[in-house]
Amino acid sequence: MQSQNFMIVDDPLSLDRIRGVLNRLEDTIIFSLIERAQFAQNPRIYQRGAFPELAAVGFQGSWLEWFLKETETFHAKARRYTSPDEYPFTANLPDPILPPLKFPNILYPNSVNANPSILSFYIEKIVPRITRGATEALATWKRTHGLPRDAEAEDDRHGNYGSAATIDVEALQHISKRVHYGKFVSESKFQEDPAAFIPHIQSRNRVALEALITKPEVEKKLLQRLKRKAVTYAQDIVDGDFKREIAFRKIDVDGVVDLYESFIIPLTKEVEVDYLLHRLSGLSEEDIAKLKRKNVAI
Ligand SMILES: C=C(O[C@@H]1C=C(C(=O)O)C=C[C@H]1O)C(=O)O
Repeated sequence: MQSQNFMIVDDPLSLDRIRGVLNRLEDTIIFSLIERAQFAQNPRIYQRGAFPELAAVGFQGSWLEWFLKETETFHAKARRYTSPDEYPFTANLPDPILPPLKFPNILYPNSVNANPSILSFYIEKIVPRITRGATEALATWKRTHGLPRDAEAEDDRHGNYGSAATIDVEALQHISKRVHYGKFVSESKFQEDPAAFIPHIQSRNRVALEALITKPEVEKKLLQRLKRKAVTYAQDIVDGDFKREIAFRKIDVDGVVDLYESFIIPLTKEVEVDYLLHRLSGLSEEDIAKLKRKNVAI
């Protein structure tokens, strides 16, 4: 259950190593969105009170919130959330039945958790975009190939409440891990040049902190790479060659790029800034002065 990213490595705060993890998470996120796009939006699973069966067992949340609670309750008992790169969506989870693993103290103690924003954006923006794209692409492909619109088959994509919610939980966990990796990025940048950050942390200047952590060239390269990945992963390999039926893409490629550009990157930066704003809490003026001189890692 524990993330392999935290096995002892030579330099856990190497920005290149951290960016390598973010790169790999792009693949994981794209494939989970391709899986989700195989089903209809099924808005009912996100509406609280839409399933009387849940109320009958005393649960007041939505179908998806129930899946999150049940899944994360089990994972918490297996000590998933003792790992510094795992953040639950459900509050008041049980304690682990195993003793926590000993992780290196890489992050400064903090309670930054962006999952409520991740959940609402995923439900309101991501799922409608990627499922609508797949439905329209399928209908267009059938029309251009003179095939009858098989509403029955398309409706089969509806009503798969368990399958859709299972994939939603996985997609949300991957997006949450990616966004909260911003804490490691921030700690790495802070330790590289504490004096640059400290005055803006002390004056609570979010704008200045965001300008310090933002790397436009990294973002630009990421979005270009992401588009190439989404185009490639969205095609079928037929008889040893990529099927280039553009209309039959398994995922809305522009939707994936837009998801990163409009949400995942901005929220990662928000986590980076929120983490930095907590970075000096509890430190004495003397400790902060030592940090500025960069002769200690506190
Ligand atoms: C994650 C980093 O920090 C910022 C956020 C990025 C992102 O979310 O992809 C990319 C570059 C930076 O603007 C980084 O520097 O790698």
